Amino acid sequence: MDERIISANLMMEEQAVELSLRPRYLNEYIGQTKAKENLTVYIEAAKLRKEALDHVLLYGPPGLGKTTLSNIIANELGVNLRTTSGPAIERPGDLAALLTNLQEGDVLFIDEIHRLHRTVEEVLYPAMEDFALDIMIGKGPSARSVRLDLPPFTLIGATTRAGQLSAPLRDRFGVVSRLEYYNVDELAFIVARAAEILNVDIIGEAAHEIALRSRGTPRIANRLLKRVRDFAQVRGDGIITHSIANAALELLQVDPMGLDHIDHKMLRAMMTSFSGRPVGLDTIAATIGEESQTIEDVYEPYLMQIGFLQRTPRGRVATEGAYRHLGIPMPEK
Ligand SMILES: Nc1ncnc2c1ncn2[C@@H]1O[C@H](COP(=O)(O)OP(=O)(O)OP(=O)(O)O)[C@@H](O)[C@H]1O
Ligand SMILES: [Mg+2]
Repeated sequence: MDERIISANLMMEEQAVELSLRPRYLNEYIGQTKAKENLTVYIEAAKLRKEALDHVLLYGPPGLGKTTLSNIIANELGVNLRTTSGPAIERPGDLAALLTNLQEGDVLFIDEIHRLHRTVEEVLYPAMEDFALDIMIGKGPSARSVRLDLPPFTLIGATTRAGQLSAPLRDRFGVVSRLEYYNVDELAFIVARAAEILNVDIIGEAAHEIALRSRGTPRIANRLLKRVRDFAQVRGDGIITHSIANAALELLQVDPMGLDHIDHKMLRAMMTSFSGRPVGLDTIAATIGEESQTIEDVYEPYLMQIGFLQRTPRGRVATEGAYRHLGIPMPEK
């Protein structure tokens, strides 16, 4: 499995730690002020009316806290959470089984909801809209459709690619929240909080340094913290000082902007192999030997966020800031 430090994939051994670092209530959930404010109101209102919360769609790049927020919503509502994912639901019957097992007010969390099979998705429409399940009984000319009532429930869908959701599905979510990259102060807070849970001492400047290099992403901040902690224990006296953090991050090949060797490879290829001309995603992917999807989901959004990459109708181009960061002269126009 992928061991790159900025990879947003989870490694098995890390899952237990990740769980302990996961905030459980809204007041522990740092940042995302807009999403949090809205949700607080909707959750409160649903509780007052003793109704199920409206269906919620959470979207944004990996590791920003979609799964965490879904768990929090269920906790705040005081209901059960059932978790599944788009590709895991193979047949309409699988989804029907999940839905009929829900209790009133429960949350059904479907991760990677953009990967639902079309036939499964169709079962979801009446379920979301009318809390009903249409099932076919019998075959051939005598077949008929029977409607089953479901308890009112809340569907929370999460996706890194809202654009891939079909319009009928997207329209059935009453609450749509886009999660944003975190700022450095928020990330430094997340690092400090995680250090406390992991029982390691960290100096303020060191937390800030890790935050700077975390690409606006809490999962990366937590992962960097754990690697830096190892370094502090082996090379130092266990305390994460600023110089320990800097040395460890250098060793991890995470540069001061949080870019790793893949980002560098990608930008360099665009600047030198293609001399700054617009390049298509697949061409970049093939040139540096990465998957297009990884580039599109993980690398590109952050490079665009910090203004290092632009998407033009003719392809991707590196910006002046990116040339400056890499110390490569910009080609003449
Ligand atoms: N707002 C937050 N405050 C504190 N920690 C957070 C916050 N959001 C996320 N985290 C931390 O980051 C980790 C990753 O978050 P999470 O798994 O929810 O991301 P995700 O958006 O579901 O990612 P993916 O798209 O890969 O499924 C969490 O385990 C948690 O420790
Ligand atoms: Mg998730």
